[in-house]
Amino acid sequence: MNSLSPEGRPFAELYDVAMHYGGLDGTLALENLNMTVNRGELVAVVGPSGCGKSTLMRLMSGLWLPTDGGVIIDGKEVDQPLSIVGMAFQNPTLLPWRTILDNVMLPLEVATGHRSRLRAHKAEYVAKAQELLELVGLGGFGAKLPHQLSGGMQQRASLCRALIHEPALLMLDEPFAALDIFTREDLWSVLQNVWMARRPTVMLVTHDLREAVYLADRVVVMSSRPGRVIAEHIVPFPRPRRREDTFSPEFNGLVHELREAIEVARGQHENPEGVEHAA
Ligand SMILES: Nc1ncnc2c1ncn2[C@@H]1O[C@H](COP(=O)(O)OP(=O)(O)OP(=O)(O)O)[C@@H](O)[C@H]1O
Repeated sequence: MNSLSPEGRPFAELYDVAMHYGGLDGTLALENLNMTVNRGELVAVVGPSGCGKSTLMRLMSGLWLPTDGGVIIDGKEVDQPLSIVGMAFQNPTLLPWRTILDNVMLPLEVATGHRSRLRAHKAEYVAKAQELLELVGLGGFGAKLPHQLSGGMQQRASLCRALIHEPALLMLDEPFAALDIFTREDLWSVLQNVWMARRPTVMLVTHDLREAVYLADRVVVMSSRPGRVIAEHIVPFPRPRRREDTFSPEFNGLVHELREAIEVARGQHENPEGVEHAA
């Protein structure tokens, strides 16, 4: 069950957000974007290419600040990069000269809050990294270098690196897009397991509507640029979801509905005010 923060507010709130790149005369990536995310919820964001999904992730991480409106995470207005965020992208970007274990530990060396604790309690943190590697099926691979692992295994390691500092918010920007369909589906299950075991709040950007429905509690559909939320679909299927579930008529019906919502998004100018809420 998702929960509101102790004050009864959602974990993340974006209100009337606008984002221009290159000054107010530059590219308007987002406009009038409003969205809330509950603590522990797994939200997928889908929409036409270039609609501002990655921009939304940057604003929620504090990497960029909106040019209008605001972003509140865990009760605080975001005005700088957040330390409570873990991130993974399409490319695993592991450092080639560091072992898998040392790559996973990297955020602890970078985050100021963790650096001194890491020095004092190294064995504890190594055990934590190994536990995460086990959780994603990479137990025993900690001493390998990235090039000794397949792309899917590297992406598993990158997921561990995103989780090592126990982020309250996990931002995943097309994390499985570069993988073949079998590996991708394996990693859906890995991510679902990690999320069920640790329950971070997750924002998942994806172009893969089956992935969105398999993983998310709720799928948010964005309009084409300037991006804003035009539809939200609750995913009602019980967990843990399994690969077989993706063949059910209900699953495919929802995938189809999302596809149609994106078609609407692509033609948003014909329907500028329409915000649809569907369960
Ligand atoms: N750093 C930047 N400087 C200028 N314009 C940018 C920058 N980053 C993104 N944009 C523009 O903002 C708009 C939204 O980009 P963004 O990458 O957020 O979209 P997206 O939905 O993630 O795209 P895709 O689905 O293709 O990955 C695009 O028109 C893009 O060209």
